[in-house]
Amino acid sequence: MPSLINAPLPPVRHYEAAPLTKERLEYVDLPIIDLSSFTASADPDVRTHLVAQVRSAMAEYGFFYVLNHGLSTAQTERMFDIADIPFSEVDDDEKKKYQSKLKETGTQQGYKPRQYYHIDNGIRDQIEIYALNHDVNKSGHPAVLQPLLPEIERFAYHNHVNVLYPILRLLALGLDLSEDSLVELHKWEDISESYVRYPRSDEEEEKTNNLWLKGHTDIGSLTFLYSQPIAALQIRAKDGSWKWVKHIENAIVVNAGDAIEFLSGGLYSATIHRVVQPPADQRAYTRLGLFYFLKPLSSPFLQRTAECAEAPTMAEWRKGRTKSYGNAELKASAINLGVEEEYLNGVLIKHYV
Ligand SMILES: O=C(O)CCC(=O)C(=O)O
Ligand SMILES: [Fe+2]
Repeated sequence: MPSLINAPLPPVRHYEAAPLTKERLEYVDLPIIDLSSFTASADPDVRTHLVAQVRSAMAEYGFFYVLNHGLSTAQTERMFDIADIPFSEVDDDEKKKYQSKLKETGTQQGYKPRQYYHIDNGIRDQIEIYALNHDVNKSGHPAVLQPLLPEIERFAYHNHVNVLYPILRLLALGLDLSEDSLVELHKWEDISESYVRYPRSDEEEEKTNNLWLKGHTDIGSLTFLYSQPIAALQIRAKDGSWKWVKHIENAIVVNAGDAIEFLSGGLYSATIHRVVQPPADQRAYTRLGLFYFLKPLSSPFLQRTAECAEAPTMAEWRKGRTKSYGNAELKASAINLGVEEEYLNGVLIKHYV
């Protein structure tokens, strides 16, 4: 697969990122992993240190930053420019044509329209998503994206092989497994990336207590959120308080999901995170996300045993969660205030408001 810099790139309109907030927010102090120092020939002490750093980041937060991931700031900025195109340069008719069939198929490809998820008090979301499978030919795309598909595919491949694989090796070593055991569960298969944005009205903000996306864990193993300047993402600390995730230029925020929790027998726990209204000085800007979601597919991921006969495979879990997300009937938890619950394949899923 050629590198991102080789080919002459088609011109794209620049997406202007928002300035940083001047408000003092309570940020979480997440560990920063320098991925370039994890090479096969690296000093064994450096490798051991990185393994320990990632293991403690996963145990404590399930969130960490990755720096030196192989894309320059300019290359990452261009991917944000491309991410903006499905929203700002495609009209509503064409968007409808490529609407995703979340409920029918449990897969994400195409546009998730706004108002598809229920948030709170009868208010639905304002999140628009455009999701692609890494095999960009698996579904159709708006005309304006066609010339950019090879570049999008190279970006996905880079994320998969140059960013995901070293992280999975670090995670496997941290579990005392062989170095490639988690890589083998993440073949270059049914992986998607998505582009997201979140605009909303004042009345809706009030009715949902400024909550844009309820506290949740992600479905897959890891999610890469390319850091962007609009503060809105928060993680739930062990004491139940919510802390803001700070923007770091050209960093990837790595987030642990359900699948890595299951695969690691709970040693790496899925992180509860949510999205809220940004601080006042950033509200006039459109928040654009550039995400890469990883889902292990190649093997049954929860073993069916006598004790847990209904344990789902990864594919069943992913499809079930995607279908029900934002639309399942949730019951208030009998024990925990602010927690809503649903069961899927016999597994309790919690949502945090
Ligand atoms: O918008 C963000 O920063 C995070 C979104 C998110 O948590 C998700 O799409 O699962
Ligand atoms: Fe998430």
